[in-house]
Amino acid sequence: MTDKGLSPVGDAMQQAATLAGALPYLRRYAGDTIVVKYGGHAMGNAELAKGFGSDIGLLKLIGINPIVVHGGGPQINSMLERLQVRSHFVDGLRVTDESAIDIIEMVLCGSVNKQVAGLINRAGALAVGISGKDGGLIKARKLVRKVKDPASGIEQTLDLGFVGEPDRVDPQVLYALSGSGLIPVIAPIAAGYAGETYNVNADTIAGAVAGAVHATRLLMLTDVPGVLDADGKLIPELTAAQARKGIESGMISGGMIPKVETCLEAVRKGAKAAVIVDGRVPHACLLELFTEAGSGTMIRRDENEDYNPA
Ligand SMILES: Nc1ncnc2c1ncn2[C@@H]1O[C@H](COP(=O)(O)OP(=O)(O)O)[C@@H](O)[C@H]1O
Ligand SMILES: CC(=O)N[C@@H](CCC(=O)OP(=O)(O)O)C(=O)O
Repeated sequence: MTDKGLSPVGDAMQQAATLAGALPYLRRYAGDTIVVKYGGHAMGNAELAKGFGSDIGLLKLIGINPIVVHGGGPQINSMLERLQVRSHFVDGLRVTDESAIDIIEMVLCGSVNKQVAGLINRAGALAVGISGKDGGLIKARKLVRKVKDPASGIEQTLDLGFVGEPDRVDPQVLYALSGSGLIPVIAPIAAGYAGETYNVNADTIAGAVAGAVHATRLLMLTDVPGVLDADGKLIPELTAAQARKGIESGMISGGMIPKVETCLEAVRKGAKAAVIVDGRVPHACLLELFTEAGSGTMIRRDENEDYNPA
């Protein structure tokens, strides 16, 4: 008996049935590009991380072009704490001063980028770690965040320091890597036009990349089942209008704001759909792509929404 209570033959039959069931989906995605955002929280568990690496390797093996964008918020937090540099967040974005930006680049492009590429390489695929600075991939500009004072209703502009947003994405380097059998793994750091370095939210980079390559899917792996409503229940599908309302009402807050905003932007720019998925579920990417039971919250373009390809 196996740990699922099946005999070895029953177990093998179940595996064969699973493979056969995936066939229509394999056909559907063959040759497509899938962008996967791998959040810093989702990296915490070694077993899940190993499964993530092999899932990404498997996608490449079956003829899909995965592009990975990773985060690293918790890893940055612990390095900043060790070095006694304080930081805080506004609407899910880390206010980044001059003393923090070098440390953040070191953590994201150094240890985290190599760790994520390593997970995929260990699974037998070939991943290449880069950042938005490499191969002219992303040019960023300083992010201007406007917030409304709840008491007075007056809008203020907040200075978040070296926090950027993608201004131009040139996907040539991604096509070159993907076309050579390699899997790009992107750290969320980009250069500005004057050569300055920007810390960009990884969700935002993932959305910009997914839009630029017209990805079939943007999968955002995180540490919750998807977007939850005010009663904590999963919302399986969200239109652009509902998402905006959720942010305005405060139902969607903190780190979920850039995630949802990113999904909206990605589908507006050219991605076919974006899904926020629970990265704590083993093989979350495969479940989402290859089964009817796809989980999480899907965000599609509204029929009457502007379609504005990059
Ligand atoms: N409506 C909501 N549904 C689900 N999560 C939400 C919602 N509003 C805020 N959140 C928060 O957003 C977090 C996910 O964002 P974040 O911590 O930035 O994840 P990641 O590191 O994966 O990018 C959740 O852990 C949760 O605390
Ligand atoms: C501007 C900004 O907030 N940048 C993020 C970049 C890393 C990130 O986005 O990591 P997660 O996906 O794990 O949250 C930060 O400094 O934490």
